[in-house]
Amino acid sequence: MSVYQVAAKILDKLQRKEGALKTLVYDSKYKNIRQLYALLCETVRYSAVLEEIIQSSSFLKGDVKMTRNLAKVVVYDLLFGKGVQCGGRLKAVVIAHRTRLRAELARMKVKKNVSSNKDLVTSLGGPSAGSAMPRYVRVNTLKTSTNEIITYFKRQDYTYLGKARRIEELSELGQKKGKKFLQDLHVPDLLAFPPDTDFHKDALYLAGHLILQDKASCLPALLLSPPVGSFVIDACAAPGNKTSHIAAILQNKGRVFAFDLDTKRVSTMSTLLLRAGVTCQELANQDFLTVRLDDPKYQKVSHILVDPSCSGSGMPDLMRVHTDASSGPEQEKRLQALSGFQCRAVSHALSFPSVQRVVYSTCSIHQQENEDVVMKSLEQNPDFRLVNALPSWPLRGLNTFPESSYCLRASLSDTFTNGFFIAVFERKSNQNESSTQTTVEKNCHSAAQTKDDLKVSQAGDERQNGPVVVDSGNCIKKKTRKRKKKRKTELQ
Ligand SMILES: C[S@@+](CC[C@H](N)C(=O)[O-])C[C@H]1O[C@@H](n2cnc3c(N)ncnc32)[C@H](O)[C@@H]1O
Repeated sequence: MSVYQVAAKILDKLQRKEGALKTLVYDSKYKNIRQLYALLCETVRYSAVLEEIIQSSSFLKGDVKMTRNLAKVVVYDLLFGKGVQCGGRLKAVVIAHRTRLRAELARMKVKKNVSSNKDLVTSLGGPSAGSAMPRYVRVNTLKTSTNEIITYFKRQDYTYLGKARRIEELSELGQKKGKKFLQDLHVPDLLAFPPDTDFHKDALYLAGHLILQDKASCLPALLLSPPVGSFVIDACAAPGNKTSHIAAILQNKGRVFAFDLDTKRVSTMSTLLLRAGVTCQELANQDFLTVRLDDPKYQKVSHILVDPSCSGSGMPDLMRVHTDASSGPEQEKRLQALSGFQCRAVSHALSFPSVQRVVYSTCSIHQQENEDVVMKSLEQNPDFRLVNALPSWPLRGLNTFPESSYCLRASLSDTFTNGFFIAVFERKSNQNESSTQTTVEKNCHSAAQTKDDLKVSQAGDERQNGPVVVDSGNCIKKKTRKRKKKRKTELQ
């Protein structure tokens, strides 16, 4: 099968919401997943432009027999990519229509008064340079330090712009020419690079020193903030990005019990955690809802992360492909089913005997999976209250119940991240609350005062030396086979 046929099938599945783009790419078993992934990302980015060109050129009318998604990927490569990369009938058909398709593209640019392809995407509501998401890189503090990594990139001719002071600086990275990067203002060990920066072949990424993780997805572990040495459950853990973040916060001391229902994903998680140098984990291919509350193993668990399966509607690939498919009774039924499971998972987490703090997160934009789940969980678990999660964060939960603003939301346009939602629950009778805060603050200070930090501040970058920020007790800075495994890890 050609790359176009495989890509078209993946777009079909994406529209039917059968999985996230990356997962579908891995599962395709296509020999060159990198090429396939790049083609799909770009086709999705140009989706609106391609739709309009295919429509106005009447490409799919007459004798051309192919699905709309096959047309999209092949027309993408003809007009914006490397040229059609296959032979046979598919190529012959596209070449026969080449002149008309190119003419439609030129006409569209005149109509929209733009000269570049990039501006054309923006004019049709695609991601603009201003709102493009930076490439976020989390420094794996189990293997290195942020300052070692800053030095590493400076040696590779990147210009270090210091620590961002305003959230908008992150999106402005895409507008600046050259190799530049910033330290994030909310997540201590997170760096932000221009959107198209590719680290998949970087030696430190391959060695597990760098984790390619969206900023919003770094917040749950940070807001959970388990003290070093504590016992933690990651309820729906695979592929394990948040598990490795939790292990880094624990400094590999204590225990992380990581559960996941999906066998393949547990095996990927095992590989990734090994690469990240995590040693405090105990993985289980098990339904979290069946984990016994009276099992002696979990009696000391004080912190739980619940990051369950969700609609994934906050992920840009899904947002751009699902223009029509995201409403109607089918969608509502699916959201209710997800929401039911999410409520059960949160309530189960809140029932562990020693649990003090539970963080609930989704990459969904739907109220049913977010605020509604939190409201029901609070009603069903009166011993818990919400913590005001990162009060300085600009985007809050929808105003649907009294403390909904204690939840946080994230989006591409407001926070320059994927769409995300987080709520932090805390036990009301938490006698240890102040000691938890102390531990968190202590962690922050020690993180801010490593030898490397001192070296960097002495180097004179004053933007590096912001104050220690403690938000409601949550420190937000200073605070099968080899080949298969390789394929899995390549796109993480
Ligand atoms: C959003 S993903 C988790 C991502 C992960 N936390 C990370 O950061 O890498 C949701 C995961 O929940 C798992 N899952 C779904 N139902 C589950 C259940 N009942 N028990 C445990 N895991 C479950 C899915 O297999 C999937 O891997």
